[in-house]
Amino acid sequence: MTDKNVFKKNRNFYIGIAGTMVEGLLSGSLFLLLYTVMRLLWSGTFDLSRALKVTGLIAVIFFFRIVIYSFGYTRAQIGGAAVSRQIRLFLGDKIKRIPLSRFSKGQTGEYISVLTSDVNNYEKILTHKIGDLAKNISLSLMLIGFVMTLYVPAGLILLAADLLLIPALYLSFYMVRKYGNEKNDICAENVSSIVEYISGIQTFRAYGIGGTKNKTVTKAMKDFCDISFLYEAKVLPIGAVCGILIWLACPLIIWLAYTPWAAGTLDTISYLLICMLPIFCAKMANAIFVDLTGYKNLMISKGKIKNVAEEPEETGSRKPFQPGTHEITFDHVAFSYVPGEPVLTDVSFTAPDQKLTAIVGDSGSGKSTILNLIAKFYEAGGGTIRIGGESILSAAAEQVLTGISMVDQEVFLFDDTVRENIRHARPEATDAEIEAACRAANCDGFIRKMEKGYDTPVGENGNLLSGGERQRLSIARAILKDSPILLLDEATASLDIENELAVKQAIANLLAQKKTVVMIAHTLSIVKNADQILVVSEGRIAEAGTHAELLEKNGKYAAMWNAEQKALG
Ligand SMILES: Nc1ncnc2c1ncn2[C@@H]1O[C@H](COP(=O)(O)OP(=O)(O)OP(=O)(O)O)[C@@H](O)[C@H]1O
Repeated sequence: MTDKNVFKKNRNFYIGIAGTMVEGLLSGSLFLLLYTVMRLLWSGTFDLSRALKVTGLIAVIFFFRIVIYSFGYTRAQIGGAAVSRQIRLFLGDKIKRIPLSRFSKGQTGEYISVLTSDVNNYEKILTHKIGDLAKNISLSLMLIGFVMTLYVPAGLILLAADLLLIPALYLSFYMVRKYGNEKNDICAENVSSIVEYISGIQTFRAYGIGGTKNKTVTKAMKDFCDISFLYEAKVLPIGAVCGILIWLACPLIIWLAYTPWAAGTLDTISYLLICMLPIFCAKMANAIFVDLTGYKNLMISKGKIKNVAEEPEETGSRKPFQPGTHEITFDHVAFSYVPGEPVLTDVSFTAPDQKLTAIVGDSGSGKSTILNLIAKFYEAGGGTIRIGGESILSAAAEQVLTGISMVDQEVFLFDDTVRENIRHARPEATDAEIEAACRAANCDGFIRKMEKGYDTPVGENGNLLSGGERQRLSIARAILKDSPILLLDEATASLDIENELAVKQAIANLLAQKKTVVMIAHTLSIVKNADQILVVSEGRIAEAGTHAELLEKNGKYAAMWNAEQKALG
């Protein structure tokens, strides 16, 4: 499916709308029946047999109304739900192809709000608003036409009163565009701050900034209340004034039609209906105003869905990326997350095939960024990154990632069992393979001690596990995936001694496999035996060589090494 036909309606939807309109017209036909009965009563020709016929006719109309309403309503619901399902599936797929650089803090809230509330809003348009509008508009036109046949000037006034909806809607649409867009933006910010608040609730509480003390969340909520109030305050008066003007048509028509009635050119029954029907039409005009304003507001959601549907996608071919070797080369690579703030400048190095390349350097120097670029989470702003001599720019990130395993500092675990969490690395893996990977990653022991072993749930994002345990599960995933390139962020320094040893052993087992490894090391002792060490400083490669070569150079690496040895005593 393309972004062009994501909103394409289906047959069920149109049949549903047509059904609702027919049901509306049938309800209007009751007025015609009422008119006939009144005329018969007036002429004194209404008897039992006619009363029975009218009752039968009313019963038939009600029967058809119920059948057509149920049929139309069900069809409209099924059709609308199918369109929103198609939008949801499209967006779910689309999100996969949007470059990661778009997922900044503010943008994440925007995406969540589009995928949840905006799609719901659009579904409401399809399943409720359009049907109600079609029914009310067709019924109004029918009744105006009927009044017109009874007394043309009354019909014209009724039509003119309904036409007042045009300027009123013009104004209300203007307000909806002005404040509705702002309301939606603030709603997205609100979602972002709530997501951030809930993810960081532990930290917020620890620092005593939970609940109302959390200024960001409180402000976001207040802004949302303010804009909601402003929106209603601007739109409601337009509806009220328009409603009053339309209602004024009722006395005007009663007064205008009095003259022909008094002169005997308009019969009493017609006069009675001419007095009654405008009241009914005014009510419907109010409903049309409210529904069309709501419709316009909900259409903002459609615009936002369209914006996401049309967002530029990641570049690169979706054909399998299968380079001959897995040597990684950075050729004068430059990169910045924020335009004008370079994070990597002129970075060139080669991580040889099936060898261990370690990256060390100060915090914030750009080490993780190098791994992010190899995995194509972001695209380089300048220079070329190659794997086995082929530029990764020409391949889609998904394809590049098929040959890469990542063990990151932040381990993401699904709210599922231990076994299924590991199986994500290779869905077709057998239970025996999963368990072998866990043994190599040093986690088989603690898993078996858990209540249900491999079938124990890990909790939301693995919150039932310790940091070291989560890291070992992440290593087990990498072992199971068994891809030719391994990107590893070693972060054992924050673990307790027991976990540190277990993770170090797991990493050693992982490194024993013949892979091209690029590993960020936070402690130097772990990279002493690396085939190559890159020292990153302020986004550049300051030094490169083996441990012995770098010590001999007596530069930044030697200083870091000496400092670490001193600290270890
Ligand atoms: N998503 C992002 N958006 C904007 N700036 C970022 C982003 N990620 C990292 N940075 C910035 O880029 C710079 C390099 O970050 P990077 O994470 O690569 O450093 P690092 O050497 O891995 O640090 P550490 O050892 O502390 O993990 C830092 O100044 C960081 O603030």
